[in-house]
Amino acid sequence: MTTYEKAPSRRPAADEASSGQRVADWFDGRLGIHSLGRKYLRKVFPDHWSFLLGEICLWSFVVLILTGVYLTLFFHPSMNEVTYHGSYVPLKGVRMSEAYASTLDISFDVRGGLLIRQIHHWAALIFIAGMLMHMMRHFFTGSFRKPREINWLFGWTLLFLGIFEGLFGYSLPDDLLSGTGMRFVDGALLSVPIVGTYLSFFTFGGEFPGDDVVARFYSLHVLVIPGIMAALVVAHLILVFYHKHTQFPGPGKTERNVVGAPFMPVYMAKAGGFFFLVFGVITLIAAIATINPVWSYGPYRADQVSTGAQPDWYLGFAEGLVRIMPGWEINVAGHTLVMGVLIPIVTFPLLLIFIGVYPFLESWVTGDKREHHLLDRPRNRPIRTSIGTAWISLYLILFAAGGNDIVATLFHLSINTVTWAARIAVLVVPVLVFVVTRRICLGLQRRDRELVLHGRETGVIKRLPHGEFVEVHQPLSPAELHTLTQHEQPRPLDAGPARDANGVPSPNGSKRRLRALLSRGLYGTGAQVAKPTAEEYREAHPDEEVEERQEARAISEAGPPDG
Ligand code: HEM
Ligand code: HEM
Repeated sequence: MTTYEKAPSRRPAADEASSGQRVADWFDGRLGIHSLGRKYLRKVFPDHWSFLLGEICLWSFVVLILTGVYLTLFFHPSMNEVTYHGSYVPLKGVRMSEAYASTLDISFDVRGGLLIRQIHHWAALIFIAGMLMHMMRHFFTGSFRKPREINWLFGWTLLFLGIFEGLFGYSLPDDLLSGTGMRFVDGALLSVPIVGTYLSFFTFGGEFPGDDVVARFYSLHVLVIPGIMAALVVAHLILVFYHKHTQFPGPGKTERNVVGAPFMPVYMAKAGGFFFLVFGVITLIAAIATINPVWSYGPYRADQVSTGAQPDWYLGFAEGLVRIMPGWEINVAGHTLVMGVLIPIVTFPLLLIFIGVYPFLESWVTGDKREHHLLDRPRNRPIRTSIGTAWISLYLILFAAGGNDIVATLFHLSINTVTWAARIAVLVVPVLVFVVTRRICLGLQRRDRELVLHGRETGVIKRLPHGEFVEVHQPLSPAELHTLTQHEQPRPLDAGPARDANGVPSPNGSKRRLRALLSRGLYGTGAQVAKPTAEEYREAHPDEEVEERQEARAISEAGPPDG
């Protein structure tokens, strides 16, 4: 027979423990929460305002789920035709789909329904704006470098799915805006060579618009996509924990430590408070600003010409691509290829894919395989920063082009003028933005160099004994000096010899040459301003050296200070 000896316990006996402790013990014995909590709840999180962008994404996602679940209680995802008898008088007696009628009911007859609909829609807009800003903040500071590439891809997939989740969402009410959006989807599918018609029939269950699409988009919208997104958010956050958070450079911060406050209680309290702030602000906006007034557009009729219906902002750039594209068509073996739509719908994902794969492109070009936990200051990586701003400018121009009719009406211009201006701007503005950003970054680097070498200008003018006027410069503190000079300045990669000692061409020669060329673009001459060396600093501060020596002598004579 096996006997077990009870290990002496420092905890109070079961009957002495409080009921809360007994519950905690019960769970700990089954889930090991105590040890998990001990390990992770004290994890240190650095403090910076930009880390809140990730939380805006997180909390607006939670708001979307909460409000979305409420909407499912009243929304009927059906395209069966019914006659409206609700309380919105102008549409009484109008035949419409059940989906549209139930959206009207949510808006006018369900208690709190309109507010929840508005919160859901505003949260969607803010969620995707938050993701875009969060992504660009990580882009500009290079936090996507090893070991966070996979987390970047998780995040990117969230953005990609979020855009489609929004599209499916505003397709559900089956009003004129929904129908116009779905017509767009149908046109995009039809333009795909060879299989386009099949894709359209498959999606809509027959000829557009059919009777099935709302129910299909509904399953995707409330089940499939949120399910995948929720799993990705969890994986994303687990990886943030696992990798530890990156931090901005500064005194005491290294690639090996994290300086900040512990997750519990400081960060947890902040994050909890921030949830209510995000929820509160979204609710306030939803309570005062109308969004998607489905009743004013009316139900969708496939034969109806669209009114000024616009897609939600995050799809504006896809719309813009289609609107500025000339209506080219070519005929191949008796089949018409609608290039006017095909090119934009290929460009749309490519624009997103470019930013998604950028970390891998950069790591290939730089050949940098090291881990990075300290963030870059955007000015110190001028080319990356310029690529980011050029990408944003392209996105914004396409967004404006997506509303070319509105811009034309607003400014009393011809729509052709606006379209042509957008066509030219799409090619010219990103290049200009790239060049200007690069110059600004280099200018800021030069300013940092000046600051380190000569200190801050004080505006105090001094007259020297021999009559010369000089401005007094205030030297930077050691902490500031560290922050401005801690960054690495990598050298461009070398392509290596084109042939080996025996005259045999080196393998992958053209690939290596391309890499060396891009690497020179990133880090070569003109791509960064050399940061001051220690010698330059000493040369610029001869007095400091004398002072330091005097101080050292004083210390050695007087002995080290106490403590
Ligand atoms: C990332 C997440 C989500 C986004 C971006 C999103 C976006 C949207 C948008 C823009 C609409 C149109 C709202 C309107 O009528 O003006 C919508 C409708 C709807 N959403 Fe979501 N949603 C998300 C998640 C969810 C979830 C998780 C659910 C349910 C569990 C849900 C349920 C619904 C329902 C039932 C409607 C139709 C009702 C209506 O339009 O009033 N959504 N969604
Ligand atoms: C539902 C959407 C998302 C949520 C809820 C979310 C949430 C978060 C949170 C809370 C953090 C830690 C705090 C911070 O650095 O801001 C974080 C970090 C991160 N996120 Fe996201 N994020 C989302 C989307 C994205 C997107 C679209 C990208 C980029 C394509 C991205 C890339 C990253 C990266 C690389 C980190 C790690 C940075 C580090 O450790 O410094 N995330 N995310």
